[in-house]
Amino acid sequence: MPVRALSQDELKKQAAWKAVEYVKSGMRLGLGTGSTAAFAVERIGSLLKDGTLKDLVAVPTSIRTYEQAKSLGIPLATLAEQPELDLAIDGADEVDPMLNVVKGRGGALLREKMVELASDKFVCIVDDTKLVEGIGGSKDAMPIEVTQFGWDYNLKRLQNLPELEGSTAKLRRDKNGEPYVTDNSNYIIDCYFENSFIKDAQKAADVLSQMVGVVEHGLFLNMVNVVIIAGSNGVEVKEKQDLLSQQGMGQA
Ligand SMILES: O=C[C@H](O)[C@H](O)[C@H](O)COP(=O)(O)O
Repeated sequence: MPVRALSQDELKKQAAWKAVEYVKSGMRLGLGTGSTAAFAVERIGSLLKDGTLKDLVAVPTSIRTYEQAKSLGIPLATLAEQPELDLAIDGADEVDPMLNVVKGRGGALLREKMVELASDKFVCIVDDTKLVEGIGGSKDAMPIEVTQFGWDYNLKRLQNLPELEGSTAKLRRDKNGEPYVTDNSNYIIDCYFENSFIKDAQKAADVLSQMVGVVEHGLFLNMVNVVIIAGSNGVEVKEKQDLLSQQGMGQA
């Protein structure tokens, strides 16, 4: 009998459920944002409800996730209340072979980066369409959150930045054509690498982090500990530590 191919949503759910196996009672969690992370939040909510998991507290990475988690009865806290988290689970837009990721196509990159940097372990969940040979490889957006003041000045600077050579910078707009506004009241400039990868992601990240008016960028480099990839051949778990050991580079 022919096997039905799983839909992208079913793959996202598989990755999310696998990640929730890392959640233990008593943990302090970071809850990601996006369609994949939503499956993990839903699963955590149902395991809390049936008593499999107990005593969790979670910091959400967006208003959307806050609302979803609240509706499921997941106890929530702010980063100030829970500055040290055990585990964060979140999706990604691109994953490169060294498990560096691009995030923020859902607009939540700033809060995601803050919460994930506060977590001992960051488990990233994707379907296999997110895998790229190099950052920028999907030809889709590498998001950069900028202040509303001077956004057009920064758009020009980003467009001409040597570290983003080969990309086109565009202001993100909502479905009404208005500038998209993040949960933090900022705008997003999306950089598209249409015919190339980013040359040196670390250098680009360093330069972007120093630009005044750039609030945060979607390059999450050396942050992920585990990537769970769901594809037509099943679910694969990749550990950053294993990749480093294979390269003789020791500790993450
Ligand atoms: O801002 C949004 C986040 O970075 C998401 O984690 C990312 O865009 C992946 O989202 P999705 O799981 O919907 O593809």
